[in-house]
Amino acid sequence: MSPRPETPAPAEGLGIHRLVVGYAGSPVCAPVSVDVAPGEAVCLVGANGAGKSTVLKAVAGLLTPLDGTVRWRGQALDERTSAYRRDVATVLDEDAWFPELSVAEHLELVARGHGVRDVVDVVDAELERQALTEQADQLPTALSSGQRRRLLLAAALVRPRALLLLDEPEQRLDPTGREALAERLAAERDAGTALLLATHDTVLLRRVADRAVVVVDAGGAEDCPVVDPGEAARIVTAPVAQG
Ligand SMILES: Nc1ncnc2c1ncn2[C@@H]1O[C@H](COP(=O)(O)OP(=O)(O)OP(=O)(O)O)[C@@H](O)[C@H]1O
Repeated sequence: MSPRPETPAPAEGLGIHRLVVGYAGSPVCAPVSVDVAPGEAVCLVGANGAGKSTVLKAVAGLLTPLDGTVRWRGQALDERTSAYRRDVATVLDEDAWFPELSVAEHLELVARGHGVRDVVDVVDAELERQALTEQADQLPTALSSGQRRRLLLAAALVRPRALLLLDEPEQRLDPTGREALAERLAAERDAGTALLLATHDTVLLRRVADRAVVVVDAGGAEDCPVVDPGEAARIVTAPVAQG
């Protein structure tokens, strides 16, 4: 099959074209092609180990792709690193804290570093939205795993952003926390942010996603399929075939 012609990436959003990701030169999944415009949310779904986090790392600029292109506002990843860092906020699988800084101080540091005005008000409002007000003066190491997860999300949301990359943001959240997360991300999308998130959560798929990429094996030349949110929800709830 001949390769698809490269379609122009949307000038205003994220354009992923035949992105191949992997380690030591070996792809972990089929190529990914999808666009995410401002005000759109695209989910990455697929089995454990399918390659969702690896795709997100490459889109975040933390891993060099094996092939394909990632464009943001029309520019390829390596051409616009500092502008991209300014625009993109991530919640990936990382959990690193300054041992002496409280929850609120972490958020203030992030907000100040990104030139936010009214830092204290912005941080207070975000702490309240994340139900972390009572933990404001605690050290992150004293938080529960779900609270730490909400702190990571808060750190992405107290700074300006045009693109949010999230790796299973529902992890370690209880049902109330997941509902609140879905509402928050839907509002974020409606405010014009482009969202790309890996998830196993049907609530996020149904409430937030415009489309989903099903991350599948690198077996064939075909791109990973792009499906509607209902189909993606069926895929994540389908029983895993036993070999
Ligand atoms: N740093 C690494 N070096 C080599 N292989 C890796 C590395 N990180 C992940 N892998 C492998 O790449 C494949 C894809 O992993 P990845 O974490 O992207 O999957 P995932 O779809 O996010 O899974 P999950 O749903 O469990 O989070 C797996 O086989 C994994 O073992």
